[in-house]
Amino acid sequence: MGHEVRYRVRGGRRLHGTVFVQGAKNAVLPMIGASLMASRGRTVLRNVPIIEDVRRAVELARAVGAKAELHETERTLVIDASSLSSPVLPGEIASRFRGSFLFVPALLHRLGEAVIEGVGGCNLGSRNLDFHYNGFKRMGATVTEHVADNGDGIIHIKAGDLRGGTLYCDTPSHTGTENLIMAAALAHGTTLIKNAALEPEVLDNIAILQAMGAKISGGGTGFITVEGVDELTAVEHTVMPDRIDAGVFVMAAAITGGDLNLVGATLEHLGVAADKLEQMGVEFHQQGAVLQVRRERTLRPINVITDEYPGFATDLQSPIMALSCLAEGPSYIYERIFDGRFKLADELRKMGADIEVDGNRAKVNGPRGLRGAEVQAHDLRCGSALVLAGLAAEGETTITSAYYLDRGHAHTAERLSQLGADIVREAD
Ligand SMILES: CC(=O)N[C@H]1[C@@H](OP(=O)(O)OP(=O)(O)OC[C@H]2O[C@@H](n3ccc(=O)[nH]c3=O)[C@H](O)[C@@H]2O)O[C@H](CO)[C@@H](O)[C@@H]1O
Ligand SMILES: C=C(OP(=O)(O)O)C(=O)O
Repeated sequence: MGHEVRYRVRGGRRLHGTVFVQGAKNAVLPMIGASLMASRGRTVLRNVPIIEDVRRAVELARAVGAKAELHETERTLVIDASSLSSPVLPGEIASRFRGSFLFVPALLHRLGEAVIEGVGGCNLGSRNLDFHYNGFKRMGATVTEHVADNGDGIIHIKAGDLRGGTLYCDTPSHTGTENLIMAAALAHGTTLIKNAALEPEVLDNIAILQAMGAKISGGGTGFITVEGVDELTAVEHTVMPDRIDAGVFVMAAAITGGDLNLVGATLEHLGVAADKLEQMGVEFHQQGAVLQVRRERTLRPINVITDEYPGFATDLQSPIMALSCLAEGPSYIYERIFDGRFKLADELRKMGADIEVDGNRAKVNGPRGLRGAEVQAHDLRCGSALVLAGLAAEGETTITSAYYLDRGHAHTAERLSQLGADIVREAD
């Protein structure tokens, strides 16, 4: 991981002011994969979040031979993929983020094969990739696995000419849908993807692929049809705002009893999470591209069931667990997407929370006054939830292993400090 990152938060300050929502991590990563499919020209991505996953994606793009320049101040990424040279996704980079697997379709089309030395992402229990592999196989690819000298499993996918077919996801997988769309975009013939994901980031990826020349219809319906084309061209595209980043700032206002203007946030993108937060006592007012949010009333307890979009996003489940610690009564959380996303409960207990966990269900017995403690970010959203808890806690909270937080949120300490929080980031 390179270096240890910690955040120190001293709680008790009410947040107030204006904050810019970053570009979406889960939109930009597949877009970087898509940009590698353009055999000519330079792709320009704007509103790129300056997060660790993007830095890793840039390293990975360079490792397969693309020229990639991340202009951090301008939040702009320029990629020239005219000459890809290696089908290998090296383990030391690829195993540090989930989005690495979104490079596979480009490698299959441009180089005829992809060698995957590792796939990363947060450890949230089982995170299978069978929908991706089965889809690639149905299109004519062969998938083999062998064990390297160091004991690591290496996946080798070979594709002669991929051809369209009828594909499906058993459940509407986010990256699964994106990978199958990208594989179909340059395949021979027509592909139907059944049970496709409906997430806004999937639709933003369809938009960039269409601008590149792909023929895709049915986005947002669950049935996506892709007619293969011979070539995709490089384009310029602005990445959509990050709805999870927006949701965390909504909860930062809620947990501190504050009021914020979120520039770039769209209430609709929050799906059911917006309704749940309203039920808890958060007030929203959408004014064009600015979402005003405040919480003055006592926090009410809540029932949450995570689901694919537009259901309650699993990536907001940890943050709302932190928020429900302060609610006046018991809250119930049922995590349906991932089977290992409750390590946060142990950390919140160190801060005084009362949380009962039974499998994928949790009961949060509020209200409990939180107190500062040393806690560990076990994954990205565990990290953002602990920052929220720290904002509300008495005394100082130290969050260790916070590289995870930096994977997905840009300039966390700076943005929260501007709103009045007492938070610093330390790295050694
Ligand atoms: C980079 C990125 O976009 N990450 C997001 C993406 O992850 P990711 O795309 O990995 O999540 P999926 O939607 O694929 O996974 C959801 C569920 O489906 C299962 N599954 C998935 C694929 C597969 O081939 N087989 C299978 O069984 C997984 O084990 C998991 O239980 O969507 C998740 C769910 O919204 C978010 O939490 C992640 O932030
Ligand atoms: C699970 C997440 O990301 P990833 O799929 O990149 O691990 C997340 O964003 O919370």
